[in-house]
Amino acid sequence: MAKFDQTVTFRKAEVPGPHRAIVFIHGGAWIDPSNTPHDFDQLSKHLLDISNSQLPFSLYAVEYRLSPEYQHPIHIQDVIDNLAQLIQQEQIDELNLLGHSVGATLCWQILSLDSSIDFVEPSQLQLVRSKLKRCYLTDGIYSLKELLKEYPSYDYFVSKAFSKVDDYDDPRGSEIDSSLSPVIYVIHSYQDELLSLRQSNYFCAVLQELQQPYQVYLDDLGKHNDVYENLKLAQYVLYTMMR
Ligand SMILES: N[C@@H](CC(=O)c1ccccc1NC=O)C(=O)O
Repeated sequence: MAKFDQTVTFRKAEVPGPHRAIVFIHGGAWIDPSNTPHDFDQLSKHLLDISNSQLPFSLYAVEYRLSPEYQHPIHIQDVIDNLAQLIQQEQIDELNLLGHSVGATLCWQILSLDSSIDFVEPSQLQLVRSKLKRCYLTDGIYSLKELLKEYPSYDYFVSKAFSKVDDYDDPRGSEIDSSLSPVIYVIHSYQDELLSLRQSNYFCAVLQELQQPYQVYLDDLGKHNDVYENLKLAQYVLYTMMR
């Protein structure tokens, strides 16, 4: 069971027209049970407050099984399975993802997985990609190789999540599925004490090599685990969702 029953609905938009939604994907290095879909309780409150509860899109968060009990590809299988079920159940027409830390890693996997890969259901991946418009990637991990060069000690969690680092498709040498034209927002806090700008800068360099359109938002958004609660992030998301 890919934990669909742990999908959280923060807000169901009651507006005419297409059903727009943001789905949050939490971080926690694939291992931390204290990170759950409820990491986004505060961000959801901010979004509702700054829109005077007139938010014209729904807010959800999906869960996924964690390491060390489970390893890659379970995390991404669960995310794709839960997103596909959510799209069908809620009749979502426009999907926007916001991933924090390894939640951003999971978003990258959705964008870049080879559709013929044998560990995801092709129809589910196609459904998710067909609705995908924006990806907000906040204080993300994108390259495991680069991560372990910069922070060798982080192998304590990478080794629990992946039986070998090469099982993960580094952005350099990968590409975004040709069926996609997502708007990618690379976001990072200058105060992030767990991840320097190196991961985000690496990812931006790869997006440039791919000639992929993207936008960057760097700011003091607090420490690593404060970013996904920050009012300025909510303001940025609302502004960019309304363009
Ligand atoms: N809270 C995690 C650590 C963690 O989440 C983390 C540490 C360093 C860099 C990124 C991290 N999280 C990414 O999802 C732990 O329990 O070890």
